[in-house]
Amino acid sequence: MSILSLQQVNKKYNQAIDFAINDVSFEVEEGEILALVGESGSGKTTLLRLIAGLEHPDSGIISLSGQKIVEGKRSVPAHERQVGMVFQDYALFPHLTILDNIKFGLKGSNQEVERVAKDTLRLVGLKEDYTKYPHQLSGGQQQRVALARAIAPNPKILLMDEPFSNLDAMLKDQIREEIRQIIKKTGITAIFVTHDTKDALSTADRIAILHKGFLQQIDIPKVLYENPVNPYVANFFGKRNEMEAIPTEDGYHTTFGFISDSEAKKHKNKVKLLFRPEHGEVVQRDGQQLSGKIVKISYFGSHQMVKLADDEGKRVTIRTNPGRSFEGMDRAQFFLWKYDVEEAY
Ligand SMILES: Nc1ncnc2c1ncn2[C@@H]1O[C@H](COP(=O)(O)OP(=O)(O)OP(=O)(O)O)[C@@H](O)[C@H]1O
Repeated sequence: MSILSLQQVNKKYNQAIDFAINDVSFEVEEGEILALVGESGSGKTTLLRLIAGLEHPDSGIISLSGQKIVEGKRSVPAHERQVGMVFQDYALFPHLTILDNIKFGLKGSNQEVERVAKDTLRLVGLKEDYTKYPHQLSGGQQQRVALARAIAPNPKILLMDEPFSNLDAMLKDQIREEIRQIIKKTGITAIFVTHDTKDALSTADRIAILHKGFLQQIDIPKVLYENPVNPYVANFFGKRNEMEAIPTEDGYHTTFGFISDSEAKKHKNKVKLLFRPEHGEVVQRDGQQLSGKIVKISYFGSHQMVKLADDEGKRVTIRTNPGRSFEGMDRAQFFLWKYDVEEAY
């Protein structure tokens, strides 16, 4: 069941020429984690603030749990929306203990407030730290306090602005997974903003990608990565190789060799073959249809990137396993098991 719905939402800031949000519509299912991604200025934060009630749209409808919280000029004030918010800098009260930070926004008897605050801190794995102050905690622990403070009042939806951007790269993978597990354990619906595709691909159930305030695509990570609806989405999730190709009856002639493909005859003019480094495979047998001069091999521990050039010096990069040796080799053969064909070239 959908818990949040946006219908044709538009937002233009005073004095701005362009709309920050253009006709954006989507729904979020109950219990889902949605990532909002896009380059700087694409409208991610604005969208989050519109849902939170910190900004008002020029037009459109926003519904939360079946209630219209925004429609035309009417809107439910932010503090009545039952939305939990985690800010990029965590915004913890420095002079309050961890427990008091959580208790701050809770209503009820003292006993009840104490119980809910302690339960929530236990849920995020901070039960020994009740009496500490924020500055006595690591960045990852402070983030868990911020998360606990946002979820303790049992909001309908949790909104997080760049939750992983202040974390040490070494800890990021672990903390991302911890946060995901906490959110899943509570069953709360969450939306987080990030500019890091790795955050989105690894943490979200679905990803919405914005460009100049327009929603480009919203889908599960695998579909966005493997079947992007346009070049903008495709390139946002990592570099794609481009190979010029001339279609024939039974395949494509490229400057790296011939690729058999019965679909090629559908195209009349020159095309571009687009593929990610992991959609190719370097092989050491002779007789492969594609080959290139080895220009560079970069070792990354978990994999290697092999840069190959054609006779004109045009390059493609293929990902290969870390154990493969290229010693004494001048050229390498490869094949592509997946590529997109782009016309009008
Ligand atoms: N308070 C404001 N007043 C005027 N224009 C604004 C305001 N806030 C944002 N904008 C503009 O609206 C557009 C969208 O900004 P927004 O901050 O939502 O993007 P973003 O994707 O979150 O960017 P970033 O990743 O840099 O935070 C930008 O063109 C920005 O300059």
